[in-house]
Amino acid sequence: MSFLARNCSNSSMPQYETIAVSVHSPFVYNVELNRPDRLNALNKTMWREIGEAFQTLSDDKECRVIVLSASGKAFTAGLDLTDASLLAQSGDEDEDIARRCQRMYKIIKSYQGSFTALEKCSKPVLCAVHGPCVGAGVDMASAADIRLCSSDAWFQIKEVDIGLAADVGTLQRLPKAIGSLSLVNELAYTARKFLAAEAKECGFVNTVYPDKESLLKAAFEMATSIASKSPVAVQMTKRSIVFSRDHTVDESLEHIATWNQALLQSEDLMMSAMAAATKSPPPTFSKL
Ligand SMILES: CC/C=C\C=C\CC(=O)SCCNC(=O)CCNC(=O)[C@H](O)C(C)(C)COP(=O)(O)OP(=O)(O)OC[C@H]1O[C@@H](n2cnc3c(N)ncnc32)[C@H](O)[C@@H]1OP(=O)(O)O
Repeated sequence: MSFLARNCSNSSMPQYETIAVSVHSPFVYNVELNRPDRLNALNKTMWREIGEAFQTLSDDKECRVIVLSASGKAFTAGLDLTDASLLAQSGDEDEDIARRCQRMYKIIKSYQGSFTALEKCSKPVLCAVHGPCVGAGVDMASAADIRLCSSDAWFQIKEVDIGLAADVGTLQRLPKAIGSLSLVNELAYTARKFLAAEAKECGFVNTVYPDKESLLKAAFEMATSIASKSPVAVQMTKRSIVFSRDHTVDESLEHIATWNQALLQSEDLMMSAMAAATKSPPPTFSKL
């Protein structure tokens, strides 16, 4: 890694086979897809480990923000097609269709859960995409809170090319992320690639950086800024943004009022108000 990262091998963080989780700096974590020789294609192990990692970090008081990036030349080539063919063959042809369907349903729900774990994670997730981001990669990026990319990034809702309807989040989240259902429809029906510039133009990514190095530098700078804020405030902000996306304005105002009747009494607000009143530097916030 080109940045000042410390691996978690000595911490209580679980060790993973297909992803690498490391601490970049205090409160800033990095989850890196780590099957570079397979272009970070998602096999069964990676699906499981992504879900587990984000669930674990959601409850980790040392973590306030997560940068999701990838090793090697691609962000991800999507579903591991060798695993997918295994999946299709794994059923006994003589087995009853209801039982085969139930097994497949459980796999789909479990894969959905792996990406929903990014959204359910109480900490903001910044997704830093370089190179190809194909199929399941778009589903995964769509579940992140903030997307950045390098100029060599490209995206593809590839599923129709392999006989699938995208089923792990793109069709549900992308329309809300970019605001044009017409464009989502075009991209999903044609499976055409869209490049970094178009991803920026349609609002899928915030900023395009010249290369992977500058992308990661910017992503960790943004993450460091977020980590310096009150974790009470940041985590409630994420909760409210995600809730508001899927509810009416009235419901969402009620939701934040209910939460903030407690959170407005937190020490973070008192300390911040005191610092502002006395023109002191921003306070250091306790772990949450
Ligand atoms: C329940 C279902 C849930 C989710 C469903 C998701 C659906 C999807 O994700 S659809 C998308 C599936 N992915 C693809 O169709 C992409 C296939 N790959 C490519 O098109 C290309 O690899 C590339 C991304 C355009 C990059 O091309 P290139 O730079 O020329 O690299 P390659 O030489 O092709 O690949 C290097 C190496 O990686 C292997 N590999 C690439 N993609 C996959 C993959 N998806 N699954 C497994 N392995 C993959 C490729 O075979 C090469 O291996 P070698 O052993 O070196 O030959």
